Amino acid sequence: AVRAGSVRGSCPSREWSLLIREIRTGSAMDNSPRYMSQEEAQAVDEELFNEYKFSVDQLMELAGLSCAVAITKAYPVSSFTSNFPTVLVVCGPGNNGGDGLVCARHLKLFGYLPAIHYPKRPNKTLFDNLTTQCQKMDIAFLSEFPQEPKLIDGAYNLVVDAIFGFSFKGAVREPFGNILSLLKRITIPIASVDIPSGIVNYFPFLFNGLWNVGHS
Ligand SMILES: NC(=O)C1=CN([C@@H]2O[C@H](COP(=O)(O)OP(=O)(O)OC[C@H]3O[C@@H](n4cnc5c(N)ncnc54)[C@H](O)[C@@H]3O)[C@@H](O)[C@H]2O)[C@H](O)CC1
Repeated sequence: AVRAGSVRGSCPSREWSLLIREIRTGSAMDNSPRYMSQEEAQAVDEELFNEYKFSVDQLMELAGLSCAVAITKAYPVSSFTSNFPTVLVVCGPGNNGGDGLVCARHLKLFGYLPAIHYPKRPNKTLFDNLTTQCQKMDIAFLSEFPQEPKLIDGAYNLVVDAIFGFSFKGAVREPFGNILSLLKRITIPIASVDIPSGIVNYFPFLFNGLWNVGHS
């Protein structure tokens, strides 16, 4: 269930203990989706790292695999009208982008034909390794982002948006402003990793529509 009461202004630690209580009592365990605030997601992240001693690699692998599995359910290859199950995976500069790289790798294993656009790559071993793994699986990296929505609609069946997750803030900077503007105008579906890129926290899109802030 969505707790609209936690949108803004409430104490994060109180939000967090309410979330834990919901999980422990099972009240968050029905089949309906549950949306977290930015603070809740970051608190879960910190607890997984600090208390439960997960590494970022472990969590990223699980996140990317889960997204790929979700895509097989929501957008099975058999649902595509094209003969080639092409998917464009757009990866951002942080961990959300890393989830996208993992997702692309698993999509390839599940029979899709992913291509990746990864314009801002962090200088870190984790992301270098994830990139190498995709390259070794013959996943193409696009050096340029298609500059017409119809080019994306014509070449792909689905876009995976792994651009920004819960650390997005402020006005969107290039090259992502241009990319988000183009993605707003495509007609093929977009599957977003974690949250639709460009929203400031997890709640506005529930009420105001996707990408209501950050870019026009
Ligand atoms: N919680 C978990 O269990 C896990 C979550 N994962 C995923 O990681 C992201 C959060 O990762 P983080 O690196 O903290 O942030 P982002 O990916 O959202 O982006 C940070 C990146 O973006 C740049 N940036 C921020 N705002 C802007 C802007 N306005 N314009 C341009 N660029 C911007 C910033 O400089 C950074 O470079 C979470 O959502 C999950 O998807 C992990 O996989 C681990 C497990």
